Amino acid sequence: MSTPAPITSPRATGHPDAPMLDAHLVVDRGTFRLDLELRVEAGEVVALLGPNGAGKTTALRTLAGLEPLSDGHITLGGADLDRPTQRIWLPTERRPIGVVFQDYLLFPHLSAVDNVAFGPRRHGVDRRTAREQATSWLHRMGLAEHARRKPRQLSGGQAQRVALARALAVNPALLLLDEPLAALDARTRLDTRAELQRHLGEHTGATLLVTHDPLDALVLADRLIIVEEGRMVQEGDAATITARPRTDYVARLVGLNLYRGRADGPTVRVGDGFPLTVADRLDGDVFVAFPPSAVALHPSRPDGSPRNTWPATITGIQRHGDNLRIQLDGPIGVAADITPLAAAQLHLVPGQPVWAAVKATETRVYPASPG
Ligand SMILES: Nc1ncnc2c1ncn2[C@@H]1O[C@H](COP(=O)(O)OP(=O)(O)OP(=O)(O)O)[C@@H](O)[C@H]1O
Repeated sequence: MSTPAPITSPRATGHPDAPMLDAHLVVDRGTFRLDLELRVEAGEVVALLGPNGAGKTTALRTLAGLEPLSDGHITLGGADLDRPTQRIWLPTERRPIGVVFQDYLLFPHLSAVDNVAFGPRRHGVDRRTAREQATSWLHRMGLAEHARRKPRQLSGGQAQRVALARALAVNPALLLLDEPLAALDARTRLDTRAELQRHLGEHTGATLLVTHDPLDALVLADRLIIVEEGRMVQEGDAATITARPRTDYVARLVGLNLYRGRADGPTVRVGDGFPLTVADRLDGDVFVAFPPSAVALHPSRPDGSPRNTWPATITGIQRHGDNLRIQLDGPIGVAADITPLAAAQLHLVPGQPVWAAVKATETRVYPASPG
């Protein structure tokens, strides 16, 4: 395979309007196929979100050069790192990429400063300059006094910062973060997330973050890409995705009941034709969404108000913040949030029949075709 010259100035060969990262990641494993187009601008932070097995880690591994593409390309700053049709493949150590893995992967026998210096050293910087750069990065991370400690003498949050310093010390054109906060306890996670946000704000290269945690994605990323079964199913900023989820996974992520159906003015037929009365009038294929807090439960059929009511059976009860989240089966599956007091008054238990009600004004309707 031919290997292009190492990239020292990632933007040098690129078209001025091209994004920093322009990739079409195709990996064929027989039972699983990743087929994902990614464009990330310089200075932009994009989060890849998706259920287990969606292909997020595979995407990251191809970008890092730990796994080759079957097809497509990875172009960073205008230079190809991987393009199987032209037999172009740049090995990991020659890619201008910084990686932070979930479990940090710090070298246990090296001090913090030597761990960080490893990044620049790997990219050909001499020992002395690499150490100077590493010391300066540890200082920026607030870890100057821990420079000589070994990883086992660092807390989880400190080790995470060392790993981040090591990735950033090479001034990477692309920074890859794989669940960077997942191994931290809740308190450390909060602080480290805020700190990571600050460092990402200063990073001039592109950043791709893989996470299961919607909060990490919302706080850290400018844009979210939702991946399911190897493909992008939705993309946009947090507000757009939260307002208009397009799959069950995204709806659960943002905590909404979501149905696809056919609208005919104020009525949308969902599932097997169950009619939901909605406030927005649309025609054709639509999504209807409403939050679990909009679902009221009654021991018998509520009368009077012109709203959606249907008989349902309780299938599950879980704690959800200060409330209880009730899962219900019926003509449509639905989640309802109610207070523990209301649950006690209704004597709610799994298997019990109840009536569910949702006001038309609590629903949101939007076209099923993207746009
Ligand atoms: N080395 C491998 N060999 C064969 N199949 C693999 C390998 N690694 C992962 N897979 C499969 O490829 C698919 C994508 O896995 P991947 O780890 O990329 O998903 P993910 O979105 O990162 O999941 P998770 O959130 O659970 O980490 C899955 O079906 C997985 O079982």
